[in-house]
Amino acid sequence: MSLLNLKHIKKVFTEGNTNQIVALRDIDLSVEKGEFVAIMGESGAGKSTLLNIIATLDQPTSGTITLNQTNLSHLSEKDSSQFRREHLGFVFQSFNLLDTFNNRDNIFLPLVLSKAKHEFMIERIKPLSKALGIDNLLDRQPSEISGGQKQRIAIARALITQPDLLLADEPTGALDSGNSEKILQLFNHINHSGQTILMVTHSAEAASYAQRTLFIKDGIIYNELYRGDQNRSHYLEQIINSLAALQSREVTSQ
Ligand SMILES: Nc1ncnc2c1ncn2[C@@H]1O[C@H](COP(=O)(O)OP(=O)(O)OP(=O)(O)O)[C@@H](O)[C@H]1O
Repeated sequence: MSLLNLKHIKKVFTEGNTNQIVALRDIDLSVEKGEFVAIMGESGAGKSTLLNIIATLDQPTSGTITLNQTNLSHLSEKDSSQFRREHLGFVFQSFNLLDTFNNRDNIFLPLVLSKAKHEFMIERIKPLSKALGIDNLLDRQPSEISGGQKQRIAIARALITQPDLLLADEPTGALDSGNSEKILQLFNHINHSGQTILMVTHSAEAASYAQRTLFIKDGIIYNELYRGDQNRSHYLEQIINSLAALQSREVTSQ
């Protein structure tokens, strides 16, 4: 049984009284436990809408979505926020750290919201801060560290609850290439220790770190590529070719 299952997911937004925008037409997607999956597609393709539905921040118009066999399609607001806290971790392009807290307290935040004991939080942060190389940053404020370091703190905050699924939305979008590479290597490392990751990205380079890349276009999964045994540069080449094919098809179909 897959960890995440989406069946015939459709999402229609209504603007004003009549104007309907079909953001997702018919998405079928399964993610196995331990997979690292990237989602690519042009602006407006439906990536954020899909991520929001998986994150239980939005509900599909029709179709079903299950995570660990819990049906997420119709959770109440209260149940979905508890579900998010207990089962999902989030990493964003803009880090979303609270400047009034130091980095340690930022990382503790999801556990504080779940009313965890302080000793439990200390036990959880120890191996995590070692693995992420952030031991020396914990007492500082987010405003006192670099972008790459902020993203490490945000990753620690996402992982401290040991989520079933890590959702990353353009995690390297605000970083230079050196820091992007470090964060993606970290994702690889986290994935190798068993963490399932779903990452939305515009960057072919970032997607080449994943085991599988899905290409969304006009609200459907248009293509998917598996890395298999290929080295990363071959896989990157394939991703770039797929993106080019996607764009040229658009030109020829206009
Ligand atoms: N709340 C909303 N109300 C109306 N239309 C929306 C809403 N959210 C998204 N859309 C529309 O749904 C479609 C898909 O948008 P979405 O944000 O999912 O695309 P995206 O692939 O994430 O784009 P980007 O890469 O630019 O972030 C677009 O046509 C967008 O205008």
